[in-house]
Amino acid sequence: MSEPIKVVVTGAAGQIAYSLLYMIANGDVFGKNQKIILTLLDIPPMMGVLEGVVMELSDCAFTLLTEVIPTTDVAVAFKDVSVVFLVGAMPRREGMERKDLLSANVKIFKVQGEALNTYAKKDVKVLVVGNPANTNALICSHYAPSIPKENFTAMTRLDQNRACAQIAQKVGSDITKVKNLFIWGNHSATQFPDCSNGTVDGKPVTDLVDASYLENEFVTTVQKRGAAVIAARKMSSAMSAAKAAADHVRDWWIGTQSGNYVSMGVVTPKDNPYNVPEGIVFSFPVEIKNKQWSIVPGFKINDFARSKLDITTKELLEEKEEAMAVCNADAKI
Ligand SMILES: NC(=O)c1ccc[n+]([C@@H]2O[C@H](COP(=O)([O-])OP(=O)(O)OC[C@H]3O[C@@H](n4cnc5c(N)ncnc54)[C@H](O)[C@@H]3O)[C@@H](O)[C@H]2O)c1
Ligand SMILES: O=C(O)C[C@H](O)C(=O)O
Repeated sequence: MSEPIKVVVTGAAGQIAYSLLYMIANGDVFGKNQKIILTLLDIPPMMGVLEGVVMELSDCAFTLLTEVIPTTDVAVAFKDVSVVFLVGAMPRREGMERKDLLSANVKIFKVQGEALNTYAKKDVKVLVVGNPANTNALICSHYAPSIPKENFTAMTRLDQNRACAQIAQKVGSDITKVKNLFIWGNHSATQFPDCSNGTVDGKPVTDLVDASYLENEFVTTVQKRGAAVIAARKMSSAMSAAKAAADHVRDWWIGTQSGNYVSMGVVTPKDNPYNVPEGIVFSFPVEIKNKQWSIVPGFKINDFARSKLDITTKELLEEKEEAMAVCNADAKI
């Protein structure tokens, strides 16, 4: 058994956390030999609900949980933390785009970035789930300059899982045989779910499914899946979001298998292999070794794909500008 690690989940009294906490405490993320100190951050009005969540965690009798700490204080939450799931933020309602949440939610990520900068371990790993996830991750990293930018990531794994499920259903395959479908860009309706490098049981997806479906219905179904769930449930996705968060951090912690890449929103480095502008959080195919991700170079980007990458890049640059304006205006008050 390894020494316990401190893991924080924010928005711990909310919907996504309710599924995610089970997976973390059950060993589905960090493995069955990793003890965990689980810290649950939420806001004061939610402390009653959080008390119930703490009771249920206790009643699950998880063998890996050494301690559960509910708190409203970022200093308590982030002190010496190793892994953070930043879930706590307002979800969108029917008819909204995720970027409509920007002005309300981005301030949360500014405050939490500052707190991580002060209290967290310098090798902390941060996954941002709260929307708009890419730009919130960028802001969080911006306000935590003492922590490497590589340690901040945004979740596009739910979109990747959705894409794999759509293709598995389309070709009638077991989902485990679907590999290397990637999400490029923003976790928004401009994202580009890309099958051009994907395979099913080793065969190219492009040989199995007609191009018109892959360029049209498939793309829009994945882009709009979050809205479709909201229209049906009247609440945003939670179980599938929690599963994707668990998948994202498990792969970051344990590593990806050779030749089997995953999508992650990362702060774009200068000179990245796909010529995306530096300094936005953009989803790329990555591989992970020794808890470090790297963008996988060499995937083909045809004219159709490039036009999609340009659209999502433009949106991310606009979001960045708006988010910085909100944070700067906030600083002047
Ligand atoms: N990236 C993705 O793929 C993805 C998928 C699903 C949902 N989301 C987003 O995740 C977020 C959470 O969704 P949910 O369904 O769990 O919402 P929810 O409303 O059920 O829960 C959010 C929780 O966050 C808490 N919270 C608010 N401000 C906080 C703060 N400053 N610090 C700590 N906690 C705070 C709230 O009190 C609440 O308990 C939303 O923004 C949603 O849009 C992202
Ligand atoms: O769509 C939403 O607002 C929630 C989430 O981002 C999703 O993709 O399901």
